[in-house]
Amino acid sequence: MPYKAAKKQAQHIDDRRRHYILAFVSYITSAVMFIYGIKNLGAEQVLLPIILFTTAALFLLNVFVFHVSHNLERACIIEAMLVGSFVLSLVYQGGFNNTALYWVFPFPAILFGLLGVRNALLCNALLLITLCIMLFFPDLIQAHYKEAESSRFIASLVIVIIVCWINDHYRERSHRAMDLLQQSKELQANTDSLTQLANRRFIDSALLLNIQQQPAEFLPLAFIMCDIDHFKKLNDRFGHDGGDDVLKAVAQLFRRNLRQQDFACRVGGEEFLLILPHITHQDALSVAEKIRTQLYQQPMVQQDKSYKVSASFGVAICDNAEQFHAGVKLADTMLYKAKNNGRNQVCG
Ligand SMILES: Nc1nc2c(ncn2[C@@H]2O[C@H](COP(=O)(O)OP(=O)(O)OP(=O)(O)O)[C@@H](O)[C@H]2O)c(=O)[nH]1
Repeated sequence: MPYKAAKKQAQHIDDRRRHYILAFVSYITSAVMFIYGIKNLGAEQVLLPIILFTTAALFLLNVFVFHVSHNLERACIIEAMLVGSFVLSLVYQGGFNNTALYWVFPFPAILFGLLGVRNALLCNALLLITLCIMLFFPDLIQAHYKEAESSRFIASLVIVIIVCWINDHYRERSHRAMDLLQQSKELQANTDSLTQLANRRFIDSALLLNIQQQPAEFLPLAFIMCDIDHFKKLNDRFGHDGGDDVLKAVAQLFRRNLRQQDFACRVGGEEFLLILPHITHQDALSVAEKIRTQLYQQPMVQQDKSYKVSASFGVAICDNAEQFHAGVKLADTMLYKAKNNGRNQVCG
């Protein structure tokens, strides 16, 4: 699978994970809150059912807005703020039979699930500081917690936050490592190992797809098909390794003469295809002529012997993505014309 498609799929799976956490926290928690709210109706604690019903209604409203707008990022931030305010108001009030502190423990994991490592760590730190202030300055809150209970609660909450942080930090790192691996595999699959130029697979998959998706970025483009002349004789004279050196030198010559937006690909043994976006036919012919002259004038040295290498070139222009293959074929036809006319020349 091409890298971009794999990355998109991985992002889609990660969004699904956050979507499920959002739905779980909204639906299940609001159902639990409604049940506890009804149970506490009429009890002397007036504040508790108000907190429970209000938070449950806001959870449901948030998830409803998400289903309409599909804005996952915004829904997760609002959800985290709702969970945070709920937890703090519950700790302030004390909850049913003073059990509010138990409801704080799922909070760090929910935050990491909704916000990602950095933001979740920041929010958890803020929560911890606020809870410390509330618990160690009991005059500020309505509920009464035992001192030993408060200190053990803070200690165990710190442990939960650290474990969640380690877990999510390494999960994100392993995802990044897999992403890099996929990227380098894609690069390898699209690169010719001898010359380090792009290969035919790159043209057929990545480049053509990009041209079809964003034609204005590329068109009109020129194809320059290039084939080294009498390469078989070079191989026979200097051996396969000598021939390889010539291929590498030619690749280097392309790199020196092409612009950053141009593509040089090795499409066969001693055959290359140069793809030049946003260029006129006349300019493409000039580029081919410049490379041809430089190659012929640059002496190659092999086994202390200096010799000349020449190549033939065929040029064609492509105005729309549908003409891509026809354009490559025309450049190939022009190349054979150059070969038939005596080699070491440009036709187009
Ligand atoms: N050294 C080397 N040679 C290769 C490689 N791939 C293909 N070849 C050789 O390239 C030669 C191509 O020969 P031909 O197709 O007859 O072309 P040519 O000798 O260049 O003749 P014209 O193209 O007509 O000028 C063959 O001998 C192949 O073995 C490679 O990676 N390295």
